[in-house]
Amino acid sequence: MQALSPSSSIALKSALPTRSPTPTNRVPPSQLVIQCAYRSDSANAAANSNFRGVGVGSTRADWQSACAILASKVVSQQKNDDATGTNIKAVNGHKTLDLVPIENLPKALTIADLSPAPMHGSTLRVAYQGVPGAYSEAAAGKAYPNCEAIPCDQFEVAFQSVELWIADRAVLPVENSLGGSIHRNYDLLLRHRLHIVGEVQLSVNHCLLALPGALAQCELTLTKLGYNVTREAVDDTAGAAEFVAANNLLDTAAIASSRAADLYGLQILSEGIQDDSSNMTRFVMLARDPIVPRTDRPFKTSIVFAGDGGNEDRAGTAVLFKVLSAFAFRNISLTKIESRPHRNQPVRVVDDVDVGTAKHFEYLFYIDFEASMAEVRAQNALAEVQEFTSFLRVLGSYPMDMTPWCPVT
Ligand SMILES: O=C(O)C(=O)C[C@]1(C(=O)O)C=C[C@@H](O)C=C1
Repeated sequence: MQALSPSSSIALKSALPTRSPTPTNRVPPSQLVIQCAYRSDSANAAANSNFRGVGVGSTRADWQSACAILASKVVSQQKNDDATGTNIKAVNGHKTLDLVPIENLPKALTIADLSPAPMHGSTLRVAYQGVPGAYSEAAAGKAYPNCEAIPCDQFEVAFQSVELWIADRAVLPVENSLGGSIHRNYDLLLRHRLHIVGEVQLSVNHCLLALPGALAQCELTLTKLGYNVTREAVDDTAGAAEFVAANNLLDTAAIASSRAADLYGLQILSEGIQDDSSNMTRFVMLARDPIVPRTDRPFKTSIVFAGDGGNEDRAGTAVLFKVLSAFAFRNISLTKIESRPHRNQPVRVVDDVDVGTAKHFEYLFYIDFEASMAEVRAQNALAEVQEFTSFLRVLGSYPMDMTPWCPVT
């Protein structure tokens, strides 16, 4: 995550918490450090009450070591599993998940294949980045109301936990109405082989949180907050709140959810502090297997493609124009287009007889369009897109989030 991206938390001392903030980084007494964790809204709070989070109440140190365990176990468990074909164990040191290997036998599709049940029991385990109280945890609860939410210290770990059967799904923020795309997750979608099986949109209502009593000590500074705070970006909002509480930082506030205030014993100094009351984050749900696309409800499909730097017909803006027209001619609406630098093929050298050579950046393009892969028009559009591109991957075809929009009041 990057500073000021929707995935960052802010420290207002003007500084918000960093991923591993150091208590020694205290600000001068004249400044207020606000370790910020964001938001609270009743809809999300309600969603949260329906599912079980993991690790609430543990200290940040415990949580960090638990996440470290998760990250390292991912590797060792993979080795064990390769050797025995059974039993991946333990997330956060105190949960065990017995996994049953998938049989490689063909089977008839049933309605259940549209949303496969977990193989290990009835509770769906959903990985998210952050700690309890994070918006991603709320998104997991909205997407899967009775799930068990599993905190992960990095997005990468959330991906791996699904790949290694520690979790059944991952829920990842991909874009925010104010901050734009969360590029890290677009890159990870490409590097991993998980499938998008759904999307969920969440109102994000940030709160300014501090320890009880901090308000009385910082009133003047708070009044001038807009000009007098140091901002510090962190990896997740709830982690910032937890850090303020765990380190008893009276000169620090956090931007986070109201749920984070409850979980970590902080006071809400101010609610709804996001720049726009309709602040909204879109999350995608990932699974090991794709769902079967349907036509009886609105579907969205996400793809990523690259032009071909070595081929004039498949390069540069021409390819983008042709791809867009493949959708436009079929009346397929695009809801999103994003370009990312092409890591494997970063530049294209172009010869110009008069000017010499020039280097152009090469890009990967991510597109979301409003159609199901079960529709012939979508299949035809992609067949055409394939002709113009050197690389094309369908990231997922999944039901659109059609829940009515309830802006925070
Ligand atoms: O920090 C959190 O609470 C998160 O869930 C992460 C995240 C993000 O990365 O975009 C999710 C939603 C909000 O927009 C802010 C932060």
